[in-house]
Formats: sequence, structure tokens, C-alpha cells
Amino acid sequence: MSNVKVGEAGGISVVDFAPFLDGSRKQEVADAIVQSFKDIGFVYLVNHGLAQDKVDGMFDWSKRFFSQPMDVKMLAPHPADGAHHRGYSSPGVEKVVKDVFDADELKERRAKAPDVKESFECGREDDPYMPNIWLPDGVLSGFKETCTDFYWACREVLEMNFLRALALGLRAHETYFLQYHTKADNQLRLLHYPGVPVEQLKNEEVTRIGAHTDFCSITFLFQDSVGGLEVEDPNEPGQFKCATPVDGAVIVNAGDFLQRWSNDTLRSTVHRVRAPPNFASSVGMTPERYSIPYFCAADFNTVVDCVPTTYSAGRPKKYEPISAAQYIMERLAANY
Ligand SMILES: O=C(O)CCC(=O)C(=O)O
Ligand SMILES: [Fe+2]
Repeated sequence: MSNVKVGEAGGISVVDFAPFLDGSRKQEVADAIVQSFKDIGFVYLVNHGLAQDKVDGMFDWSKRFFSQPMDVKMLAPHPADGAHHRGYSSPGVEKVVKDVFDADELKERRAKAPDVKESFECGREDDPYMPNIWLPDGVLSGFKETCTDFYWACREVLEMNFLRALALGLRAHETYFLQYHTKADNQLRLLHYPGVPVEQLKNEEVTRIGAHTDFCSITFLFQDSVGGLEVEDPNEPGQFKCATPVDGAVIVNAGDFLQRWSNDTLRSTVHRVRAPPNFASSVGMTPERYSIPYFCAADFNTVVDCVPTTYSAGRPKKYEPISAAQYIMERLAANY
């Protein structure tokens, strides 16, 4: 029988998700995913179930959105308050950092090397904490519908099935994580990295996205063919490997909340976006790049304790129970 692990990119396993979806080899696929999350915190999934034309369609709309003049995009402005993460952020507004909670230090770092990217964020329509911020009716008609449709497709096809696999791989009940992800407190993010001089990226005058970890439970990431995503080697801190684009694959990674939830069994690994590998040593401009992360969080107000199979007398719990809201709000507020 063929292997469920069908390849590797940047030291990260490429796993065929089809035998999970059709039920033929669920445990085997689940084990391969969890092994990769234990080793490096990332996994590529092929045959993940989300139709390629849906993904392509979302990228097309993302390009249409970002190619609008600034005054149009600013009709759906991200609020100044970083905790309300919706709408459009122009280049340089957000600086993704890790463990910087001091406002002055954040300001200093942002001034030194702005993240040269623009983004658009949305969530479920009925989110009581973070209402969506759309363009006014009649402006770029179809954009909202496409985002909403893609949001729910990621929820139903990717998140629901992946959470089942994760639980099985951790030898918990298959529905263990589902019971904490009932509300779809997720976030769809469209990202555009404009072309910048390679030189400026190399000497870190500007960054695309600085080294960081995600803070939710899991992230699904679609990237175009440009490249530049790098993942830290957990065995060699400070060394990054290229997570090169793999045709038809979605990259999945564990966030800080899942690492904590799994009592540090699964890793939330530092990653960043730099110049694409084939441009790293040349002069001129890097091509622009588009990516689409989909962040999944546990129900905001439900307190979670460590996954029962991840602690024992010999491996005690390292963390107190916490809700996603408490955890995420602290982290979000620090990024703005
Ligand atoms: O653009 C990418 O490939 C990575 C984006 C990312 O890491 C993030 O938005 O958290
Ligand atoms: Fe990230």
C-alpha cells in the first residue's frame, strides 16, 4: 500500500488527506499529521477536499481587491484598535512581532523595518465581538460573497475534518476538538506583499512578515507560486528553511493556543516571509506575492484545559485552563 506521506518540502511532510476523508486509512493519516506537528508544527496537505477552483477564485478576488485605488480600499478601514481585527490594513500599519508587549518598543521596531504588506480580514457575519468591515454596497460587488463563501468552505471542509484527524492522532476521541470549535470564531485573511527592492529585504530595511508564531489553534495557509515563506528549524533555533509552494497543497500549522492546549506536545513554530529563494541573491525587485491564511480559534469564551491524553503523572500539566478570548486578545492588542 502506498504511503500517506507523499513527500517533503523544507523538512515538512506532505501528507495525502484523501485516505482520511474517504475513511479508508484515517488513523494512519492522523498519525502522520500529528507526527509532523510534534516534529515541526507544520504539515502540507494534498487532496485536502477544498476544490481548486474555489481557491483560485479567492486568489482572483484578492488580486482584484488589492488592485483597487487606496481610497477605495480605505472605504473598509481596519479600526485603529488592534483588537478589532477586521477590514483593510494598508502597508506598514501592522507589525507582526513576537513577545513585544511594550508600546514604545513596538513603535520603534515598526519604524525601523515596516512590514510591507497589505491585508484584509473578515470573520463570520454574526460575530458579536468583531463585526465585519466590508466595502459599501455596490463597490466591488461579489467580493463580500466570495469571501463569505470561502470562509465557510474552509470551515466545513478543512477545519472540521482536520480537527478530527488531530484528535485521533493524539489518541483522543475523534470529536474532542470539535466540541470546542462550535462557533467558527475564525478569521479569513487576504494578504498582498507588493514588489520591493531585493536589496531592502536583504538588509532588513523592510520586512514582508517578521518572524512570529500564530496564536490561534490552527492555521490553514494558501500561498501562490512565488515563495518566501520560511519556517524555523526547531532543532536549530535561528535557522530557517524554505516552505516552498507545493502544487494543490494547503499548509497547516499549529498556533500557540494549540501548543499550550496540547501541553507542549504539538509545536507552534516561528515562521516569516522573506525574499523568494530564487531572488535572495540578486538585485532588482522581488515579484509581488499573495497568500491567504485562515486562522481557526476555539470558541472564544469556552475555557479549555490540557487535552486529556497529553498529560500524566510522569508528564504533569504545565498550564492553567484558559479561554481563547483571554489569550488571543492579549496577543492581538500587542500587534498594533
Ligand atoms: O504569507 C504567508 O505565507 C504567511 C502569513 C502568516 O504567517 C500570517 O499571516 O500569520
Ligand atoms: Fe503566521
